[in-house]
Amino acid sequence: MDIEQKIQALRDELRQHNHNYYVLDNPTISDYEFDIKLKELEKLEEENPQLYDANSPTQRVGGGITKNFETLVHKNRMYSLDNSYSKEDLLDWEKRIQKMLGSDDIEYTCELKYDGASINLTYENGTFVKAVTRGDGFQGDDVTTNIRTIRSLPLTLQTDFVNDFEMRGEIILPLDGFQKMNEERLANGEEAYRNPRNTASGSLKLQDSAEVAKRPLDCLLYQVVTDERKYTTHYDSLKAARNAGFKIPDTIILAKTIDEVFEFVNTWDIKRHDLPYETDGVVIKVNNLQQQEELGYTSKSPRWAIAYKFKAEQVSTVLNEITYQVGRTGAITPVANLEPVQLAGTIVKRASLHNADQIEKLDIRERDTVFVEKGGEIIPKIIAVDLSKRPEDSEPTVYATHCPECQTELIRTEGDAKHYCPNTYGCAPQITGRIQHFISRKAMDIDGLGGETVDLLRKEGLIESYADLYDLKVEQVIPLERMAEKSAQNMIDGIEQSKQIPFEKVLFALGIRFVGETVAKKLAKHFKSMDNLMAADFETLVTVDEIGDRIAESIVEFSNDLGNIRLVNRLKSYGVQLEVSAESLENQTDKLNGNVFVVSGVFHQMSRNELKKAIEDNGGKVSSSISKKTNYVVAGDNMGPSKKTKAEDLGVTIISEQEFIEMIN
Ligand SMILES: NC(=O)c1ccc[n+]([C@@H]2O[C@H](COP(=O)([O-])OP(=O)(O)OC[C@H]3O[C@@H](n4cnc5c(N)ncnc54)[C@H](O)[C@@H]3O)[C@@H](O)[C@H]2O)c1
Ligand SMILES: [Zn+2]
Repeated sequence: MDIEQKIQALRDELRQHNHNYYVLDNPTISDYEFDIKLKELEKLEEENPQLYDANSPTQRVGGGITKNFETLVHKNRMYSLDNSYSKEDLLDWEKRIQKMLGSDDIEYTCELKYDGASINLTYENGTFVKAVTRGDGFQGDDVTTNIRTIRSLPLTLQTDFVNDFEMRGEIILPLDGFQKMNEERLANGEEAYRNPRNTASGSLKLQDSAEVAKRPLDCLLYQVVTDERKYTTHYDSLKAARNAGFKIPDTIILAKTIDEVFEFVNTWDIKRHDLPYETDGVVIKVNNLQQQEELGYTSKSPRWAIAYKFKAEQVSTVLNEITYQVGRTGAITPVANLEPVQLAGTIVKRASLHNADQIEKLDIRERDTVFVEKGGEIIPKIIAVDLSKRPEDSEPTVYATHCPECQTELIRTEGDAKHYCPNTYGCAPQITGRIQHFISRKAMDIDGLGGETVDLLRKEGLIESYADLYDLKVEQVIPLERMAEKSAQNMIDGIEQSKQIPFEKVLFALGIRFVGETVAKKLAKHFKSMDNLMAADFETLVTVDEIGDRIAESIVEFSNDLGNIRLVNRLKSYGVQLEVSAESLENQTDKLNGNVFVVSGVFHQMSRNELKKAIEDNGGKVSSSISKKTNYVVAGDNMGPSKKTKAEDLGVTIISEQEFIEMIN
């Protein structure tokens, strides 16, 4: 991978994590790991300024907007915060701002960093008007109705404050409320929520505000934004806001020196465990609003503030047993079953052990006392073993040799960290997992059929593969547990409708190892049909753009398997889309073949995504940063000035949206 590809790959990966975190409220890596990757990208971009991209995750607030709410544009942009993990970082920050202000007469405020979801509240004439999530910083979701259910939020102000202003704050879920919600869920046989932050953020996006009202959400405020010059310091404006009825934690202090800031950090690093809600750090701000204005903002965060993040929490507990989980591809994941322990506000019972190497590297054994860490992550990690507490008769862990579900001997191929159960068509979790993947939203998107029902159908012997779904009859389904005529009919209808799902999604749904959503799209576009794809040999496959050895090998293996050939033929006979439809072929041309496009700015006749799709449909390639390889920049309104200069410097042709449309028509 060259440096450009590396940067691109990191950007793509981080974008996906942002989406998981902010839009789906379902992160798949820990915050710590996320921050390390972000720092890595920052460093690479700094070393390679020619690859600058205003859309990089380093330059943008990570949040997103959902389709479920009206999108509203923020009157004043909402920023993120610069992060620091050490006192040196704070000293550097102090030096930087002293230099910029040309003064060392700076006073700071120290606040706790409340861990929830950011919100912007608009007040006009002292009355609450609307509440919008941070979104991408420019625009967010209008969640006013949901926010109105939070009782501590003043809807009208008692005392004289400012007339028109925005109040910024964090929607949080206090720990005891979170625990209660989880007790109820467990009692109802539902899965527990993972952590307060994601639950708070997810609650805001519920469609039914009566449901939101049942949740013990709270709102802690930390900034007044107004054009009225009534207060000269951040501290005074917050104090006045508190008098006006806003919930502003009284943990905030004024610090005259950075040493006083350190003291605050040290105190709260310990005392935070006594708070009724979660905090993940301290936010230090320049107190004087005039100085704040002088310092201004970077593309992502204010220069006048910085967050100091507390170190991840650690506890020690006993590892009772190592068990093994089987995924849909047959991959085995070892799991540590722990003596339940309280960690960062939740009770932890399990930790992931990743793979055999990890167990060996840390020499993790059953009955060991282990250190478990959780930095806002979902599944905590074992980071070390407390050897002083190892039982005398302890024996090194012998990794599983056979599948815990079907007792088949496990295999491990050279260079792969994971063990696999090769019993693809006879191992229950693999069969269920494959079908669950097949019906999932991004694949065949089958309404009326859920993961648990798939498991039930398999156990009842009604399905063994995804092709079997298409043979199901309403009469077979009705007798099942918790099924009624209506739900059975919905399910069969949903399966019928999935026959309209376009080929690229079907290809993804098949669950070929290493063929994710993007790869499936590429392959569908290139080969146009499943027959062509399955007829392609390794050499042909690797000539396709971005298809490497590993993917090619996996496809060849899939295509040569008799069972798969039968499955695909059955799907074809049911009418599932196994080729690109004539309609979408019609919109595809080679007009832009070999040309690389960069799209920048805001467009009028088509959305950015439509534009990108049009480029790809006509044989062009879309790249996110301008380089020597770029042929055209399609410029909309507000194209970034640095992009423009760069395009001009490199002699890249800049065209308008209209010119682009003419190009393809
Ligand atoms: N695990 C993942 O996949 C994943 C993905 C994306 C982001 N993240 C995590 O999210 C964080 C980045 O998110 P971010 O951009 O929202 O930044 P951030 O949460 O680190 O800091 C900015 C936010 O802090 C909040 N805040 C709380 N108390 C505050 C106070 N007293 N004053 C001012 N602001 C206060 C504000 O809402 C503000 O928007 C990182 O910790 C990152 O690790 C994780
Ligand atoms: Zn198995």
